[in-house]
Order: sequence, then C-alpha cells, then structure tokens
Amino acid sequence: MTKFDKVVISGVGLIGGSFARALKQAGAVRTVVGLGRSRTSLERARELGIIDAIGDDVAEAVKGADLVLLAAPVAQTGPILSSLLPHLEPHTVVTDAGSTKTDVTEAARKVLGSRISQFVPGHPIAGRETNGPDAAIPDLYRGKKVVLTPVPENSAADVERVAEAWRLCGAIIHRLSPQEHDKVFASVSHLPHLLAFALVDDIARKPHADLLFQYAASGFRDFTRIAGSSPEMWRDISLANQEALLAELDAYMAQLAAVRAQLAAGDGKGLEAVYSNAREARERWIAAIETAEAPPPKDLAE
Ligand SMILES: NC(=O)c1ccc[n+]([C@@H]2O[C@H](COP(=O)([O-])OP(=O)(O)OC[C@H]3O[C@@H](n4cnc5c(N)ncnc54)[C@H](O)[C@@H]3O)[C@@H](O)[C@H]2O)c1
Ligand SMILES: O=C(O)C(=O)C[C@]1(C(=O)O)C=C[C@@H](O)C=C1
Repeated sequence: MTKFDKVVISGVGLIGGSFARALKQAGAVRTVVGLGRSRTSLERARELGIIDAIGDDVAEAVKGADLVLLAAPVAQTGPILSSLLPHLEPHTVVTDAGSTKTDVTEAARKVLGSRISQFVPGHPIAGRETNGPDAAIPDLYRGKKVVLTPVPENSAADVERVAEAWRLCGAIIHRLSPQEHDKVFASVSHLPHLLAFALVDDIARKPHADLLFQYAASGFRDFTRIAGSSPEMWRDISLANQEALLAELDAYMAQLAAVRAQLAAGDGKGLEAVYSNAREARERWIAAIETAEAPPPKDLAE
C-alpha cells in the first residue's frame, strides 16, 4: 500500500527519522530523500535505512515529491523554505513538526507568499530527550496526538494528505489555532523543559556539585530527564514562544512564592493541600491519557 511515492525530510533526526521509519514500516512510502545540515548525520540516516537517498541537490531532491516534512529546529523554518521554494512543484504539500506554531506559520507566510497554501503546519506530541538519526524509532507516534494548525489558505485535500501521513504513523489528529497551540505548550511542555534545564544548571554550578550528583537518585532523574534534550532545539523553542513562556514562568514564580511562604511559616496544612491537589490532578491526567492514547492496533492505523 504505497500512499506516498516520494517524501522529503529536511532534518533527519529523532522526529524526521521516526516519521520516515513509521511510513516505511506501514509500507506507505516508496522513496524517502533526506536533506540536512550535516553530511555525516545524513550518511548515518542512510546507513540505518531511514532515508533512501541524500539530497545533494535541493532541486533534484524535491522534484516529484508528494510531501516534504521540515523537522529541523524551528528557527530554521524560514531559511529551509527559502531554499525549497524555487524548486517546489505545485502539487507538493509541505508540512513541519516544529514545537511552536505561531512563529513557524509567520516565517512560512513571509517566505512562501501566496504559496502558503501548500504549507500545512503541524506538531507531533511525542518525543524523547535523545536526538539525531540513531534515536529515530518507527513506533514513536503510535497512539500519540499530532496537532495540525492549518492556515485559511490550505485546501481541505492538502490538510487531509498531511493528516493521512500522520495516521499512517499511528497518530491521532487534533486541530488548534497556532496561538492556542503555543499557549498550551508553553504551559505543559516549554515551561517544564526550562525548569529542568535551570535546575540542573544551578546544581552543576555549585561548588559541591560532585557531592550532590553523587547522591541524586531516581526522583532527580525523573524530574530532570528532559534536561538531556537538545539545547539548540530548546533555545529556538524558548525564544520562538517567548511571550507565552514568560507568562507561564511568571505564574509559576508566583506559585513558588506562595509555596515558599507556606514553608517559611511552617504551614503544613497549606503545603499538604498543594501536594494533595497536585497528586490528584496528576492521577486524573495519567488515567485520562492512558485511555486516550491507548495505541491503535497496527492494522487500524493503516
Ligand atoms: N524532540 C522532541 O521531543 C520533539 C517533539 C516534537 C517536535 N519536535 C520538533 O521537531 C524538530 C526536530 O527535533 P528533533 O528532536 O528531531 O531534533 P534532532 O536534533 O534529532 O534533529 C534535527 C535535525 O535537523 C538538522 N538540521 C539542523 N539545521 C538544519 C537545517 N538548516 N536544514 C536541514 N536540517 C537541519 C540537524 O542536523 C538534525 O539532524 C524541532 O523543530 C522540534 O521542535 C521535537
Ligand atoms: O518526552 C520528551 O522528552 C519530550 O520532551 C516530548 C515533548 C514534550 O512532551 O514536552 C517535547 C517537545 C515536543 O514538542 C513534544 C513533546
């Protein structure tokens, strides 16, 4: 069942590589061509069987492509689209996997002009702290959400084409506006990453850091897992979503100030109320996510 004759991936790391692997596993693509910044990394992707060919020449790479996925750090969106535009055929649908959507859509609009209709912005809500082609796995998106934030100029058919590709990877399609998207993910993704990076950085800079790390255990490991993520990627996400992230950070700092006051006052009842509310909310969230993200059987996604 070949749905896509040729798919081009610009940025063959965890996200782009997993997309290619998933489409290949579903038997849904004939050829995957990789574009990228690092030749070594593209060669590794080819060696791993993630891509079939390295796009040495952009014009040749995008010629006859059904679908192009941008999966590089979000600040690369404009430059990558500029390089693709002169060679982009009218039938080719372009999408992206960037973690922010307002900046990506603005960059795409600026570069593509009237051809913005060919760009359907998207974001898979799945990932890990590892990066590069070696981290790519075919089941990364199985049972996970993909948020599409289409622009008014997109045709229903092009949006459906992108949705279909993600469904073939096992994902479930949701839709938000770019602004709604960026507010939501500032809260539940971008802020936790900033906090994890800041905490580990803070501890690492203490004079007795070695002693502290020697005794840090599973609680610390769980809280800071995401501080193992790509600094370049998270720099771009933080700056791209600066306004919403600052708003979430301010709200969190107010919460910390309130909790600090309870601690300083020895207000055990107050602290326990915060901890209980958090634990209950987390339990409800885990139960809901386990129901919603129960992976569909492989043949249903195909
Ligand atoms: N890691 C996650 O958990 C996650 C989840 C969802 C979405 N995303 C988004 O997906 C995108 C890719 O993230 P990733 O985790 O796969 O990172 P990654 O580091 O594994 O892969 C990114 C790839 O892009 C390449 N690249 C960098 N600049 C480029 C350029 N100018 N042109 C072409 N390729 C370029 C890099 O060489 C690398 O191979 C980012 O926009 C990120 O915000 C990440
Ligand atoms: O699991 C992880 O390591 C992730 O960070 C994945 C995660 C997140 O949940 O925040 C990170 C960035 C994305 O854009 C989507 C998903």
